[in-house]
Amino acid sequence: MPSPSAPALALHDVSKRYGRRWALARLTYALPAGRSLLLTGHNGSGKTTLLRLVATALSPTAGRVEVLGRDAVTDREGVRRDVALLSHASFLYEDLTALQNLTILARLLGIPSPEDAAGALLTRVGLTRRTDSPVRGFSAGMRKRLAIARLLMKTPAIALLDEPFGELDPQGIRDMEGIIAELKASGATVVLATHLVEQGMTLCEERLHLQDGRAVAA
Ligand SMILES: Nc1ncnc2c1ncn2[C@@H]1O[C@H](COP(=O)(O)OP(=O)(O)OP(=O)(O)O)[C@@H](O)[C@H]1O
Repeated sequence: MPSPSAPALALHDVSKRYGRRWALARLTYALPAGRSLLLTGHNGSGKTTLLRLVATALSPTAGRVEVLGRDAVTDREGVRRDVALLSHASFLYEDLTALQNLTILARLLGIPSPEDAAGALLTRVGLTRRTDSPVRGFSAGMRKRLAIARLLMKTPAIALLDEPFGELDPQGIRDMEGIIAELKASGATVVLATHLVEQGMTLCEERLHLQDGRAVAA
């Protein structure tokens, strides 16, 4: 069971190695419940690796990752119910329309009136005009908008956002800021990895800066 008093996220001496390269090295950190985290660092500093560990897409080489008090390795299914990852890979059905992609997800999640829920979310992310277009023809920014709609459909307790502003136009960036603020207002914890530090600082109360897989002062 998730523990109400547990930190949203706790990293206990976490390391991750790919082959001979250490992407994360002995990282210890706790994100208090109710706070959101800005994750910064240069290219290759380990941000995506950390988000994927929390999302249970990867397992640590050493150490322990806990999400709301649950171990991300031994209670993978439990953690997966609580987290959703917005990542570079968007997991979309290319031949289906935006509406069909979201409707399928709504059905899988057991959401009532799946097509209505999908339509409402497409409006929220500014994709109304492309509702019935196959995803195959979508631009990178449109894919990003559809990917955030997928995440919102899941209403996760913890939203892991890997470069959510990437590929978005200025209006898209403002829309994404609004969506992140709404996610937080609805009680979700946000972990935001971005190079847009200014935007991130206005949205998050905590900051973790990585350098070569280690936490350092920003
Ligand atoms: N699948 C993989 N196989 C081998 N090495 C990897 C793999 N994924 C990441 N790495 C390495 O791990 C280190 C951390 O990468 P990671 O993608 O976590 O960094 P990042 O901070 O998210 O970078 P960016 O800002 O460019 O997205 C890098 O040295 C990278 O080359």
